[in-house]
Amino acid sequence: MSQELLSAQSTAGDQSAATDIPIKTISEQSVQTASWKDYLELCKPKVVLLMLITQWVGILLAPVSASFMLISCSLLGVGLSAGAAAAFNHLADYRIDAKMNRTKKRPLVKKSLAAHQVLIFASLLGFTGLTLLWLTVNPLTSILTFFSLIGYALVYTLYLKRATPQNIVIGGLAGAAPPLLGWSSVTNSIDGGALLLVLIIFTWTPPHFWALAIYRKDEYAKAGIPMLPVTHGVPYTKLMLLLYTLLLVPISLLPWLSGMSGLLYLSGAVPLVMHYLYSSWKLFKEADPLEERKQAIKSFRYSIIWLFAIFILLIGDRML
Ligand code: HEM
Ligand SMILES: CC(C)=CCC/C(C)=C/CC/C(C)=C/COP(=O)(O)OP(=O)(O)O
Repeated sequence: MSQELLSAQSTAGDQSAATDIPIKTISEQSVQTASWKDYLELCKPKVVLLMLITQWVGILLAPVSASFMLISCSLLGVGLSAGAAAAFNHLADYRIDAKMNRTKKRPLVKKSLAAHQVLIFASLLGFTGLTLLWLTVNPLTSILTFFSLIGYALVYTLYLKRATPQNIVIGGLAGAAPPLLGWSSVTNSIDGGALLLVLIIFTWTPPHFWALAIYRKDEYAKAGIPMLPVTHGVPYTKLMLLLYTLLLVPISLLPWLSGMSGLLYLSGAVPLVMHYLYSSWKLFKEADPLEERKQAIKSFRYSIIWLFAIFILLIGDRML
């Protein structure tokens, strides 16, 4: 039986001491009792919840009104499929996850679940979600959701993440898809309004993720993942992050410019995006390494608040 010994060193910001984690091949693992919390963790629930909010906006802003039943089936179908994609990501990445402090307590790494359990769970979830969409929503939405699932679980996780520092720019399309999936659930078509909402999330993804990648640069380097700060350095990453945030200024105003949303949206979106720009500028200008890490994690946290607030504004604007 071959055993691979990986050294999980603590990084600058972590309290934990360096530990040696013996990693057995996944078939050799003795699995401890699994709880429902482990299965829930596989689905990346907080990420999927925010995606469902963006999907709901797609449903609300589509030019046709939808029944409660259709909305429920659409949200459930996409939610199950996104959860399945996240569980496949846990399965494909468990070796990488074992090397990083942020992810080393995940169910497959701490052996509370075995690979075959995750595979069965993810397959069941994905099959149920896609079938539900096909039968109760429409085949177009089911097919688009299938591509998003494959885009994240296979194209991003198995290929892009390990191959190029542009991984999250291209892979970001899968995560940006939910507003389109919501819109197509109602209209059975792919329209400009839906693509505009997708564009907001697509442009937001690089500053969202690169802020975290700057904060966790050493861990990504140790795990051998070619994230932008690892391959091109922190100053270049900060510049790219700033440029994408700058791009987000006109793009986040498009819902108002195109007449899709009104003054309520505009009055909230302007200060939100200007603050985001200020946060990225502050990170760009920061030269002290310790302060830079602090500003990077602040910027990452703000990115999540930003996207949530922008989509809540879109909902509020439509409902008033
Ligand atoms: C390729 C695209 C994306 C990448 C690479 C990415 C990366 C990440 C990573 C690595 C984390 C974990 C941070 C941690 O554990 O401390 C995270 C957290 C988060 N992401 Fe993203 N993300 C992407 C797209 C999205 C999208 C599209 C959404 C929502 C619409 C989203 C929402 C969130 C939320 C809510 C969290 C916080 C989760 C928590 O606190 O448990 N992300 N993201
Ligand atoms: C059907 C559909 C809408 C699919 C979308 C699926 C989905 C859950 C996308 C999330 C994007 C995300 C959190 C990427 C981070 O992966 P990572 O492997 O870089 O992060 P990690 O290290 O935290 O696992």
